[in-house]
Amino acid sequence: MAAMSVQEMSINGDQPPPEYIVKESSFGCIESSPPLADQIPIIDISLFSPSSLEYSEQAENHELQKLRTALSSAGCFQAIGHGISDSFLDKVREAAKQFFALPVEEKQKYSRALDGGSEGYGNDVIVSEKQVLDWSYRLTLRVFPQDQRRLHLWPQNPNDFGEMLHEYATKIKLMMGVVFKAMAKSLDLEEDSFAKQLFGDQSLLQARFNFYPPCSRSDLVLGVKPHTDRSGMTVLLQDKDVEGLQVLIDGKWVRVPIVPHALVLNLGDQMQIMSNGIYKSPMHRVVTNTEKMRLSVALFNEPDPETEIGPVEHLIDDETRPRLYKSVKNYGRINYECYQRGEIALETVKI
Ligand SMILES: O=C(O)CCC(=O)C(=O)O
Ligand SMILES: [Fe+2]
Repeated sequence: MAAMSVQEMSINGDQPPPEYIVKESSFGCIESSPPLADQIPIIDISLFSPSSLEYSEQAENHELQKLRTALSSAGCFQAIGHGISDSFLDKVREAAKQFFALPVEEKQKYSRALDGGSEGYGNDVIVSEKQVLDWSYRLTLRVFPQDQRRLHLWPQNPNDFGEMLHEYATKIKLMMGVVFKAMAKSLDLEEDSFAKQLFGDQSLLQARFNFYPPCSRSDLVLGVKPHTDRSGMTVLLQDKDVEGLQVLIDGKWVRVPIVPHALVLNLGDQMQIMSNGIYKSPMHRVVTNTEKMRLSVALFNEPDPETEIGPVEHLIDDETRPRLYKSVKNYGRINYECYQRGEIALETVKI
């Protein structure tokens, strides 16, 4: 008989099988309720656009300062003033919820296994026997460049899923453009210093819908194990009611609160490389809930695999801040290969 799915085990309230049980880790044990983060500020990104009503240079500088502090410590913040309406964000959550609620056979039509690539529906790719599995399901889809969409993996049900995803990703891309410029400004760089490599015409935008069924033993499993994102920048739409995301700050796990109207923005490894380590790609994980399911939608920006990225010249100083990272192409692949070998990708591109 085939192994039971997370969903079936979740419904039965079974004890999680051994392959899901998190052993002791160098990042500490699972506490469902560590303190709420007070290092993750709320930043009004409308203040980075001179066309906005509340814009003033003083307000912008104040917000840039907050941005710099947040990204050089926590590596993430809660973005408000992004201009995306609550009703639209609810629509995104609702479409994701409807998809994950479909019968298994229906979801299997979009299965990653059918396609052989990294896109589609499924749970962990099993690469080793020692691997601990995540208590979750995902649907991964590339949205940009538009001509790289694998439309046969895009859900037909709910029938406006594709339209929703296109619209949502278009809005998030605009937001990312604003933040890339602001990040450069916050470090006294030319506006396009990061965007040139990370956000060019051929840059990628990948969507990942995460679904975490409840687990009767949320003290033993993780929805997503500790990781850093391989992206340049990630924008995360959290569940409206159920917390779960935790970030490692100064060696301690803290809970990322649900802030109404906000999108969580965190940096990925490729921004840590380009900023020569000044800005951080935070280690994060997701815990499960004993009673409630949780949903999230992450959009990842990445350069196209042919674009070389490396620390921005102005952020290197032989005396005070020597170059920390090599220049690399296709960090996505490096990251995947390291994951298979159980290595930390960022460590392998250090000088
Ligand atoms: O579900 C979340 O809150 C975070 C998910 C995540 O870290 C990821 O998809 O990379
Ligand atoms: Fe992540």
